Amino acid sequence: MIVAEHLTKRFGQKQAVSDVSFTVAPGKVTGFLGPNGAGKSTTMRMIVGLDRPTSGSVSIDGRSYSSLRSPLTEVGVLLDAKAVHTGRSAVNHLRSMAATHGIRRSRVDEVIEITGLTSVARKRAGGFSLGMGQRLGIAAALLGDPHTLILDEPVNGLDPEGVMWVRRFVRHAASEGRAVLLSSHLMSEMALTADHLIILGRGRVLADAPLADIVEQWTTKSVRVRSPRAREIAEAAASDTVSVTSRGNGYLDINGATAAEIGELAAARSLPLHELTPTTGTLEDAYLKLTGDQVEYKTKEVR
Ligand SMILES: Nc1ncnc2c1ncn2[C@@H]1O[C@H](COP(=O)(O)OP(=O)(O)OP(=O)(O)O)[C@@H](O)[C@H]1O
Repeated sequence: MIVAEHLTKRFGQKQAVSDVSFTVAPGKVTGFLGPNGAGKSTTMRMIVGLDRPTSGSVSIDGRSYSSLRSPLTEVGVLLDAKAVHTGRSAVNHLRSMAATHGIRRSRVDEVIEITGLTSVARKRAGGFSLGMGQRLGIAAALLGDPHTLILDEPVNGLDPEGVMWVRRFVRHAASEGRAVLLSSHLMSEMALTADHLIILGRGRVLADAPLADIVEQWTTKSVRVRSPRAREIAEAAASDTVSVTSRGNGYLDINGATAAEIGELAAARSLPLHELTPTTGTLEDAYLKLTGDQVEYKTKEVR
């Protein structure tokens, strides 16, 4: 479990992280989101003692990272997949890490197999593609079979098979009771992977809630209706609080009424329904709404 309390980090005049508090609970995948420059990496670096907080504190299972006797066996970290000794083979890189912690050599072979690196294990890590480097970084994080995992953009550069593997792997790790903190800019992937989300914007916590609650709260629900008598349904449903948008071909999107209400309204008028589907927005919709005015590096709209 990771507990951050009032974490603050300034770099000169730049306030990178401001009074950030959160808990990363065991048994869950906690997604860490935010626009570029929001402070995610700085927060992760403070968790593992690579940056010292200007004020506030953070602990892993009740202790600061620097006081952990055997960090690899307590917390697995993937922060920068390129941070390997480029002249060493993957297996030697992992063996040298294992040796510092008295981790048995057979565990190195295990993590190489788990991460699918067997065929390149004896190749120089410096020649690895981004995706292979990510797999090696994940292998290193797993080496000590830690109870907490911190993975910064682990799917960056992975092919679809690798992305799916990371998803299954982190879900499995959480199901075994591990605490997993995962950052990614891929919203669709995060929606499939995370249970809980912490969203940062300009160094502050914008949201800290279950994923489903965030999507529910920050997107509009609507009901997709299809009927050969769509116009009559639209006229019957529209009111001060219910808006109806016609999509053509008998399709309507109705906001402000439930599927049950629309179904009953249609039944009462003997209007046939060929489709009645409640829809919610996506995590991407919710995220863009939540972070809309927190984006530091605004892009120009493409026309
Ligand atoms: N060593 C540093 N010196 C000065 N400013 C820094 C330093 N590290 C980070 N910053 C600044 O702090 C802010 C937060 O950066 P951070 O890398 O933590 O954001 P992030 O959320 O991880 O962004 P990204 O999604 O782009 O990786 C940014 O404005 C960044 O420029």
